[in-house]
Formats: sequence, structure tokens, C-alpha cells
Amino acid sequence: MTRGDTADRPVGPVAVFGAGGHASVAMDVLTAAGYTVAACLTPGGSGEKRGVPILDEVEGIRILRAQGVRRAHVALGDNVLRERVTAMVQGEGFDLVSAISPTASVADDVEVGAGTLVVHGAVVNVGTRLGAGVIVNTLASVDHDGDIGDFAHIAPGTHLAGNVTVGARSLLGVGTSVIPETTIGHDVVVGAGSVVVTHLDSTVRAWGNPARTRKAAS
Ligand SMILES: CC(=O)SCCNC(=O)CCNC(=O)[C@H](O)C(C)(C)COP(=O)(O)OP(=O)(O)OC[C@H]1O[C@@H](n2cnc3c(N)ncnc32)[C@H](O)[C@@H]1OP(=O)(O)O
Repeated sequence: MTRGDTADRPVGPVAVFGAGGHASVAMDVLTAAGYTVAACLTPGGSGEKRGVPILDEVEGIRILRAQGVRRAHVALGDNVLRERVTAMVQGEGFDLVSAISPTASVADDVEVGAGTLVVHGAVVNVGTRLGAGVIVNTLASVDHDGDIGDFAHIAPGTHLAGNVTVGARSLLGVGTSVIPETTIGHDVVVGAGSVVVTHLDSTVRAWGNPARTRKAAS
């Protein structure tokens, strides 16, 4: 599905899986994009967040099903956990909702995977593919012809030049820059403020300017 298919078509209400800081951001984006949030779900959850109830995950699924809620967004900042919970949520029969902030700019031909979130002020340029469960966070940018793998996270203020590929579940830490034509493998963590000027293998931690591989991903 492209941005042209998903934009301006809010449907709700939506169950938000997660109740932490990223869930607050996701709820803000979902609301700004026109959705209604039914509840947050997290194991052992109670209380409320932004005026909606926080429910225990198992109990919450039962309650929301009874209320006819069929759509969900998984709002967990940890990439591996987000992938795992997304599989569970799909197994429970929910449809995944993607949301693009109205203050983000996403080109019409950008492919947007299920459950992806594009946060306020982000820019995603032409020819780019965002996989499933991706986060393009606050004021980040992905320039032309990018390819962002499933459950990757482009953290706030990170900038990818043209033709950059990022593998599944990789995190590009806050304020990272990546030069054109660069490939970053899957399950990589790039440290905050790094400048990536060479390809990075999968399952490594790299940081610095220029970013160098320092250790295996934990
Ligand atoms: C909305 C949001 O909050 S989105 C959140 C996005 N998340 C991020 O941006 C976090 C990115 N994570 C980082 O930058 C982390 O510091 C990592 C992953 C690079 C390193 O973490 P660890 O593997 O635990 O390394 P550790 O903290 O032990 O640091 C090892 C050394 O590298 C240095 N170091 C760590 N991160 C960086 C960095 N980004 N740039 C330069 N040096 C760094 C440390 O100071 C330390 O140096 P020392 O050995 O001289 O004391």
C-alpha cells in the first residue's frame, strides 16, 4: 500500500499495544491523523494514559473484542519486541493500522507497511519503501529511494541520504547521518550522533564519526 492509499482515511477505534513513552507519541500521532484510541494494552496494565484506559493485555483483548475493536497499532520502541507483539496481535485477528502525522511529509509513491508510524515533522521522499512496523521518528528524514526493513527504527533527527538501505529491526540512534548508497544490515544498532560512511554488516553495534563497528549486537 502506498501513502496515497493510507493517508486521510482514519478509521477507528484503535487498540494501542504498549503504554510507555513511545505509546504516548504513537497515540498523539494516531489522534492527529484522525483515529480514536480505544485503550492501551500492556501486561498487568492499569490506570490511564492521555484519557484512555490502560488494560492488562489478555483481559484487554477480550474486552476490546467484545466492543468490536478490530484495529491495532503496536507502539513499543524495542524493535524485537515490537515484531514479536505484532505477530501476536495479528494472530489475535486485529488489523494493523499505520499512521502518518499530518505534519510529516511522505511522497505519494512511498510504500508504507502495516503498523508503520511516521512521527511529526518527518520527511520520506519519493521511491522509498517503509516495511511493516517501521518507526520514522520525530524530524527524521529518509531521502529518495530508501528501503527501510520491517521493524526498523529511524530515531529522532536522523537523516538518510538517497538510496540508503536499512535492514530489519535495525535502530539508527538519534541524530545519525548516513551518506548516499549505503547499506546497513539487519539487527544493527547505530549509536546516537553517528555518521555512517560505509556499509555496515548485520547484527553489529557501530558508532562514531565515521561510524565503526565496535561490538556484536547484544
Ligand atoms: C524518542 C527516543 O528516545 S528514540 C531512542 C533512540 N535511541 C538512541 O538513539 C540510543 C542509541 N544508543 C547509543 O548511542 C548507545 O550508546 C550505543 C548502542 C551506541 C552503545 O551502547 P553500549 O553498547 O551499551 O555501549 P556503552 O554505553 O558501554 O559505551 C561504550 C563506549 O562507547 C561510548 N559511546 C557510546 N555511545 C556512543 C555514541 N553514540 N557516540 C560515541 N561514543 C559512544 C561510551 O562513552 C563508552 O566509551 P568508554 O568506553 O570510553 O567509556
